[in-house]
Order: sequence, then C-alpha cells, then structure tokens
Amino acid sequence: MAQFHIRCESEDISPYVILVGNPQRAEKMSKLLDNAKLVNEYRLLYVYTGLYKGERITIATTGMGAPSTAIVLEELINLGGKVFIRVGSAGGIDPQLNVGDVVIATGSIRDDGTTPNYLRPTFPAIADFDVTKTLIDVGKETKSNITYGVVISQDAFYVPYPDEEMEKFVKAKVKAVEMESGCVFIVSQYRGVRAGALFALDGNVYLKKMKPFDAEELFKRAEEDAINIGLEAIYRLSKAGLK
Ligand SMILES: O=P(O)(O)O[C@H]1O[C@H](CO)[C@@H](O)[C@H]1O
Ligand SMILES: O=c1cc[nH]c(=O)[nH]1
Repeated sequence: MAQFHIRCESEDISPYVILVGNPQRAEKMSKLLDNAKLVNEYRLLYVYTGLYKGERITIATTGMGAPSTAIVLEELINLGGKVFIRVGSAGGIDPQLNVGDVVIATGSIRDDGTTPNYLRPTFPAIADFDVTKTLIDVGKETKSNITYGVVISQDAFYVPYPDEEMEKFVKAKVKAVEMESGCVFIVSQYRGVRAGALFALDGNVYLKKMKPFDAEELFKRAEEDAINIGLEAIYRLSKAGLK
C-alpha cells in the first residue's frame, strides 16, 4: 500500500536499498542504474528503482536529520525494504582525516532527538555486521586509505561541540560527524532489518577545516568512491540473498 510520504507500492521497491540525504545524490546514482524508474518524487524524497549489474535495487532520499530519515526508513520497511546502506557525507573528527577521505561507520553515537523514542539512549547504535563487513571488503578493494570506526550522529549542524568534548572524541578515535546513521541503525535494529553506512568527508570539524570550497573536486571524488562502494556492496548482498 502506498505510504504517507513515499507514494509508491511494494512492487516499486527492492528489498536492497541505498539511502542518501541529498536528492541530487539520488539522481546522480540513478544514472548508474539500468532502467531506473522514479517511483516517488513527493516532498522531493526521490526514490528510484532499477538494475545494478542485473540486480534490482532501490535508491531513496531521506532528507536531512533523524526525523525525516526515520519516516522514510519506516515507510521503506513497510514497502518491503530489508537491507539498507546509507551513502552520505560527513565532517571528519579524527585529525588524520580530511576532505576526500571515505569513512565506514561501525556504530554511531546517538546525539539525536528521534531515536530515544524507539530505544533508550543507552542502547547502542551498531551497524549490521554482514553489511559492514561487505562495505569494508569492497572499500579495501576500491580505495587504499579506507577508514572505519565509530561516528557521531547529531541534530544541530551549526552548533559545534565544545572543545573539551571534541578532545574526548578525538582521544576515543571517533572518526566523523553526520546526522542520520544513528537513526538508520536504531530504526533498523528496532524493526528487524539490516543497515550499514559510509560517508565521503567534506572537511574536518576538529581541525576547523569545514567545507573548503577549493576542495570541491576532492569531495566529489570521495562522493563517487562512496557511491561506487555502496552500490557494489548492495549488489553483492543482493546477489548473496542476505535477508
Ligand atoms: O550528504 P547527506 O547524506 O545529506 O549527509 C550529511 O549532509 C547533511 C548536512 O549537510 C546531513 O544530512 C548530513 O548527515
Ligand atoms: O553533518 C555533517 C555533514 C557533513 N559535514 C559535516 O561537517 N557535518
């Protein structure tokens, strides 16, 4: 049955889904599919389904932040989504990382207001092991300097963490900050589906090197790497029939 925001039917959605925040990234990725069909454009939450190397996959836009992401994920699960990979952007925190790097999340610090409505804040937001292992395998084959570890999912993009807290994150080897993976992991855990996430870095918030416009090309290359890793991973998981 068509959902309240994702206005398409179950037959329009593959169980294997790529999630992106930015609708332009969804459009860009749809061009890498054969026979891509736009199955939802309501609220600019573009959803495409098509073939990647012969496997039927869906690419869906979550919008920015946990509330929008939870809505989209819930509705995709209602429509039959089973395995999810978020292909996003993030700001580095690990001082070794900068624009152009790609990070795979093994888990997320849940600094958002949505997920405590699902599971208490002490419940860990952990990426699915099989999905993450596939992402890391593909990542290592694709990019020599792939990094993986814990990230932070926050709500307030324009409110930086206090220096003291940031130093603790660096000491604890937190890799990056973004806004949706914690929600994707918790909603997936709660609803009994699997999820992983990876990000192209657009700067480093700890080093206060945020979104340097002269590095746009480096970001685009990292975004392409993240897109290719995400697509290859979801293809392998679909081919293996991971449920
Ligand atoms: O590039 P996307 O996937 O949107 O991800 C990141 O970019 C947005 C902020 O600019 C937030 O959604 C954040 O998580
Ligand atoms: O949430 C985000 C996304 C990209 N870059 C950041 O610094 N934060």
